[in-house]
This record gives sequence, C-alpha cells and structure tokens, in this order.
Amino acid sequence: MSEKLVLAVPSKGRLQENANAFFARAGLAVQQARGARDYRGVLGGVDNVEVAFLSASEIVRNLASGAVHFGITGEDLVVEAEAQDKVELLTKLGFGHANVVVAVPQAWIDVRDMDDLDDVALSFRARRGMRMRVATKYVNTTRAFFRDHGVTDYHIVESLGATEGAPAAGLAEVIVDITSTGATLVANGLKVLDDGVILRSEANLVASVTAPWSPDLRETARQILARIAAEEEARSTRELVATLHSEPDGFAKSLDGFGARLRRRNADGRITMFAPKAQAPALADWLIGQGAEDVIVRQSDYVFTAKNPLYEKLVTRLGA
Ligand SMILES: Nc1ncnc2c1ncn2[C@@H]1O[C@H](COP(=O)(O)OP(=O)(O)OP(=O)(O)O)[C@@H](O)[C@H]1O
Ligand SMILES: O=P(O)(O)OC[C@H]1O[C@H](OP(=O)(O)OP(=O)(O)O)[C@H](O)[C@@H]1O
Ligand SMILES: [Mg+2]
Repeated sequence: MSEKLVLAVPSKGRLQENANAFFARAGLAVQQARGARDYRGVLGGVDNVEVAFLSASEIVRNLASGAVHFGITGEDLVVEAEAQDKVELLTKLGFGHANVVVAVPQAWIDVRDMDDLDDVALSFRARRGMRMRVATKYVNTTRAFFRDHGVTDYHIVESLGATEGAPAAGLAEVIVDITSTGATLVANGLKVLDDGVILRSEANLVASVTAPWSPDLRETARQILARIAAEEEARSTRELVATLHSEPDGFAKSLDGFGARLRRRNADGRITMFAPKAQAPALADWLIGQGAEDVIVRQSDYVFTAKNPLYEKLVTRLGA
C-alpha cells in the first residue's frame, strides 16, 4: 500500500465553499469519492493525495496529532488549541476573516477598555462576593489575553454555542467570541471593548509538523505547494507587453519604482514585464508616456517560479 498525503478540508460551515474554490483555482479540484456522504476524497491533478472532510476544529486536532499533513482552518482555532508548536501556518487564504473579541453589555456605558473591565472585575468581587463570569469557547485564548491585561478576577463559563446570549440569559457578564459582521453582538445588546480585539483571524493553509513526512510525501507536498504558489503569484501579478523602439534612460530603475521586473526584450523592441497587479495601470500609462504605442496587460493562470516559497517554508520548519 503506498502511503498518501492526507489533506483535510472543512466539511461544513463558513470555510467549506471557499476552501473548495481555493483548490479549484490552483487546478487541484477536490473530488468527493462517491457521493456527498463519503468523507474521503481525492485531489484532481495530483496522485497520492487523500482528502479528509472534517470540521474546522477537528482539522486543527488532526494537524496537531499528525493524522493529516495539510489542512485548511481558521487561525483562531490553531491559537485556541495552542497548536503553534505542532503546525506551520503556510499562507493566509484571504477568506474566513473574523475577529475574536471581548464584548460586554452596551448598557455598561463607563466600560470601554480592558482597564475598565479590570475595575468591574474587582468591584464585582467586592460588592457581590462572586467573580465576574466570562462565557466563551475560546478558553485558552481568553486566559492568555486577560492575563496579558492584568485581569485576574474572573471565572470562565464554557459555552459551546449561542455565546452571545449568555449575558441576557444571566449566565455570564462578559463574552469572548468570534465575530465578522458584528450583527450577532448588536442583536444581543453587546459591544466590543476598544482594545478588546484579541485576534484577527482568517483561513490558512496549515501544515502538520508532527505528521510522517517521508521523502515521497515531501515530493507530493512540493508539487501541491508549487501550484498554489503559482496561482497566488498569477493572481497578484500582471504581465505587460509593450513595444518601445528605444529604451528610456534609467529604465531598470523606473521599473524598480513600480515594483516591476523585466522578463524579456525581443529584437523587434517588444518588452515583456511583470508588475504587481495594483501597479499595472500606472506602469502601462508611464510606458505610453515613454513612447509605447500600446501596452497589453494580461493575467496568467499560473506563474511558476524557480523558487517555491511555500515549500521552502515547510521544509525549513520540518528540518532535515
Ligand atoms: N462569522 C464567523 N463566525 C464564526 N466563525 C467564522 C466567522 N467567519 C469566519 N469564521 C471562521 O470559520 C471557522 C469555522 O467556523 P464555522 O462556524 O464555520 O465552523 P463550525 O462548523 O461551526 O465548526 P464547529 O462545529 O467545530 O464549531 C471559525 O473558527 C473562524 O475561523
Ligand atoms: O459577527 P456575525 O456576522 O454576526 O457572526 C458571528 C456569529 O457567527 C458564529 O456563529 P455560527 O453562525 O458559525 O454558529 P455556531 O456558533 O453554531 O458555529 C459566531 O459564533 C457568532 O455567533
Ligand atoms: Mg460556527
């Protein structure tokens, strides 16, 4: 039996659709083996990969234990699992943005920041003889953040769902939870403290450091990461083609100023350049000003480079 690289993708929730789209863009479509009820799949375009469909939090557990090699999950879940020494966050994926925040009732008008919350905690103890309660499923994240802010007089009430409802239900005074639009907080009469953003999270491609990384599996990883990096590079850069019959003075320096690089110069005066996407219109305009008759700007599907930065990051972390 040949060993496989196991890739975990979210099977439900907010990350699922974007995760599938991400692999499809890289030419690595996730294919569910037999119907949607099958929890194992394959990755189109690369042999030797088994796809495991798991929830975002299960993905972190499996990465930490080494049961899967790669996974897509939220940074908030990696931090909460305190798994940073067992995984490598290879790259942010640009979706699944959400903040882990400390929120209190809007009615607490004098409570604006963590210092104020500390005062509340102390007076709570003094006046009511009980500790301020914080409802959350981010227990470790909360403890670390409160410790850093010198808040010690509180008690965590573990909450596994509908955390925002805890204050109104009389189960806690404060919550720590994840939010993206903020609508749930507002609907529950809560506000985020001014310095209460604990973590700005997004979905990441994460590698396990503890998984068995044989030479064959490293080679499979190299191929996958080359495609992902090539797609990222293609998305963030544009190719420009212009015909310039004489090269402007200090051309290389000017290109540098746009963050662009020369790729090729043909004998007929046609020049091909790569520029960051955001700089492409300005560079095109400048080239016209330098005498180019037209400038074609195009996006490539993939830009493979001799360097494979994601793979290098992985190998550096894994060591020899
Ligand atoms: N508004 C949001 N609320 C919660 N999570 C979000 C939000 N936006 C992005 N995320 C990200 O999606 C991750 C998974 O959340 P989601 O609610 O989709 O999973 P879930 O299916 O509820 O998982 P579980 O059952 O393990 O809690 C979060 O940990 C976070 O990284
Ligand atoms: O800031 P908002 O856009 O209002 O989103 C925040 C809400 O979304 C998440 O819950 P989710 O819907 O994922 O349900 P769950 O708690 O069952 O996972 C989170 O736990 C918040 O309750
Ligand atoms: Mg959720």
